[in-house]
Amino acid sequence: MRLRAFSLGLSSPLGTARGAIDRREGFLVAVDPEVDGEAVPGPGIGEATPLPGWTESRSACEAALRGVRTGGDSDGDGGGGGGCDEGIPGDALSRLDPAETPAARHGLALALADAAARDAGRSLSERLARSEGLPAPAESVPVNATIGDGDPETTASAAERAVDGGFDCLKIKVGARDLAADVERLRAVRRTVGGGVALRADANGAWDRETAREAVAGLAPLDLAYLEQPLPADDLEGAAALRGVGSGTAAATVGVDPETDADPPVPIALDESLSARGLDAVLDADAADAVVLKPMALGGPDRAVAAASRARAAGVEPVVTTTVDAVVARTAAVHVAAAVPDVAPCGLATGSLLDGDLAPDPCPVTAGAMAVPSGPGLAGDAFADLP
Ligand SMILES: O=C(O)CCC(=O)c1ccccc1C(=O)O
Ligand SMILES: [Mg+2]
Repeated sequence: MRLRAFSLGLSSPLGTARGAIDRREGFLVAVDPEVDGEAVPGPGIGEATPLPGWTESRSACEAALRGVRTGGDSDGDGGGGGGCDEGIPGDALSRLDPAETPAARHGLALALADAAARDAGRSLSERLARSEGLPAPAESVPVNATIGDGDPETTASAAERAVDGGFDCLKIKVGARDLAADVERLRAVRRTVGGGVALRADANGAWDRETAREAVAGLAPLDLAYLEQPLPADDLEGAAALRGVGSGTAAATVGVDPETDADPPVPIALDESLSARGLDAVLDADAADAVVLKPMALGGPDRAVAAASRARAAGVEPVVTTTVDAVVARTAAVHVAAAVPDVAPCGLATGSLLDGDLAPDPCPVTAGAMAVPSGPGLAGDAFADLP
């Protein structure tokens, strides 16, 4: 297994309620596994791009990956000179705990799955769908545009640009300024794009319960597709209580006449709650209408597809997103989304946020959808020169 560190800047910082994301640092993982004693046409490529809040730290990620390579001794010298090593133990993947070091597990799981898919002559999405007992994967997946914090004019013009570029679903970061300002921003967006565009808002856990209720009251008239992570990650009970709250119900708590202002409830999506409490707790608490599945935060593409199936079975809509990853993990997330039958628009169009990348993007975005590479593996030879 080989590791290569990378660091990529965003062309402009993505403003969120938890601060701006301006750089993404991680590791490419390359494996040359043998299948039945024969080297497969490889290598398999993976990516581990940690993001604290969703995953382990960069240093914990690196230590975990190096620990696998040296057989569990993460304090070792990194094994093999020049970052090269003969191989990895057969149980390597099971040594990476998806809850403790999800990004490290994602990196290795993806590299192994890419190699295995190549060996079978299949695309990654075909392999993922088969192993989950799902039908043949889609050839393209619908995606949302991702719009950071900004003043109302900046937000509305970013929304207009996205719609001009073919997106019909926009996800807008909120919670970085006071609620009245956010409501004004989303009103400006709705005015600008009209009624035919789906709007999502992502508060990244910014609000307390009272503010979240006011937010639902203020946002319900704007017909949001969903409000993502309005409350802190741990607060599943609060999220469950917020579901089904229409502006009429919420208005009663904020002094508006519920009779004259009764819009349908704003659906609630949870993201950080999955990292904090796990998918099962989220489903058991009836806390979400939709769940945001980040393969990097769930510990790998395999685990993300399995999570999507569990969510669906519980009547909760899965949405697949990146953690603003480099091209390898982004492409893997596109394959994950393709394996989910009739997936809702996903947060995968994040390549344009970066000011450079590790390789050309094999998944062009056209008319609000991303093409799924036909394989073999992640994208044929697209990443052959990377490791
Ligand atoms: O969902 C999207 O549109 C893009 C992904 C995204 O918003 C994101 C990217 C990095 C870290 C956190 C988040 C998030 O969904 O909160
Ligand atoms: Mg989110």
